[in-house]
Amino acid sequence: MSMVQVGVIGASGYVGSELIGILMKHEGVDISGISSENNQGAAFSTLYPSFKGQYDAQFESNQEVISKSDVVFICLPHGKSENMVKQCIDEGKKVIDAGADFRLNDLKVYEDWYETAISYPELHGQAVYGLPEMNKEAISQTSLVANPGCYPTSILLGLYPAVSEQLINTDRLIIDAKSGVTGAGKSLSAVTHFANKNEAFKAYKAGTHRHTPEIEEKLGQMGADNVKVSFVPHLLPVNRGILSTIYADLKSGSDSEHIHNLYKKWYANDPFVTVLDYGTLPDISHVTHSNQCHIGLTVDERTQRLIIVSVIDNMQKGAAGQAVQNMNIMMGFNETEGLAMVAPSF
Ligand SMILES: NC(=O)C1=CN([C@@H]2O[C@H](COP(=O)(O)OP(=O)(O)OC[C@H]3O[C@@H](n4cnc5c(N)ncnc54)[C@H](OP(=O)(O)O)[C@@H]3O)[C@@H](O)[C@H]2O)C=CC1
Ligand SMILES: CC(=O)N[C@@H](CCC(=O)OP(=O)(O)O)C(=O)O
Repeated sequence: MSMVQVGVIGASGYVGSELIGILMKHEGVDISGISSENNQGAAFSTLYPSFKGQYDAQFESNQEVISKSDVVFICLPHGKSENMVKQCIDEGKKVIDAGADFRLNDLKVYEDWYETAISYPELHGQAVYGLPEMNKEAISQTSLVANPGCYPTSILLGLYPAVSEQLINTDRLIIDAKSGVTGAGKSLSAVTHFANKNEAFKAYKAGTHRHTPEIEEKLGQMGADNVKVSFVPHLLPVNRGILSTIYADLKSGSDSEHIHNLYKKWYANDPFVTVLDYGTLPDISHVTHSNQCHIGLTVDERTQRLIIVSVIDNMQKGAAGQAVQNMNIMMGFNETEGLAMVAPSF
């Protein structure tokens, strides 16, 4: 079989560089080109020295990369993808967008939360939300995938079985999530400055984070009605990993064994989701550098709440790993190709 030519737009950023590491191991693709705005002509391995001697290609322009590619990954800041996606689709390419521009079906909600006007509404109609465990069939048939946000990935996977089977009330969900600093991308800021982040831990954007409407819309598509979430993200002093704790009121009697069995069965055929033994709670370090999501469940009998704890690596299942998983489904590769990583034990 001939190799699929794959280009990465914005490969100089965190998600783009993580993608290169995965694509190098993928048996079915060649990396046709990588682009950057500010680093054209520089070698990838100058920016990311661990790749020296392994991947030394130079950054080119976006157009050069697009024209050499069958599949294009777009790893640009919010609001910059829409034009790029339009160009790629017009040129007959398949596209996976890591950013938020195409994630929401309700375009008015997108415009309000992101304070950005949409230029090509009809293009948004073609986009499939790239959570493979939810939308595999549609992903396999589209040319445009909107890769989910990192927090929503961990949260939606944690809630999918309970919401679809109507086990919980969804009108007052409480979600408390923590992320490592790579979630903020490579730009320097006071928040992620070492002296401010090391040995520090804080909440941010309580109730106002842009992932709130994404979580609510997709829970609605999973079968929840009247969804309202209070979502509070936190910034952890670690490089990578997300841990989301979800508190949901059970609709009727708590049969913890039934709930746990349902979760186990639900994800039995999904290679990247592991439901832990009942009452075992997950650890970020068990999924970092892998495309795995680990889910732990416990029923708080006193309060009649289901407590779900879900962990992922924000760079992998939260971004680049999930993007490759989506490409695999779109292109008919084995879903796990290039993604057989296990977190280092220590
Ligand atoms: N970090 C994470 O965990 C996650 C990120 N995402 C999303 O993925 C996208 C990328 O994120 P991330 O990698 O963290 O961000 P970074 O800020 O680390 O990287 C963005 C890159 O885009 C490049 N760029 C900007 N404008 C252009 C342009 N016009 N043409 C070509 N390249 C351009 C920059 O390259 P240069 O400076 O070299 O020009 C930069 O390296 C964002 O939309 C983000 O929200 C999604 C899930 C998780
Ligand atoms: C730690 C941190 O700053 N995280 C980012 C989320 C990164 C991500 O997945 O999201 P988008 O693609 O939607 O930007 C944030 O809170 O904005």
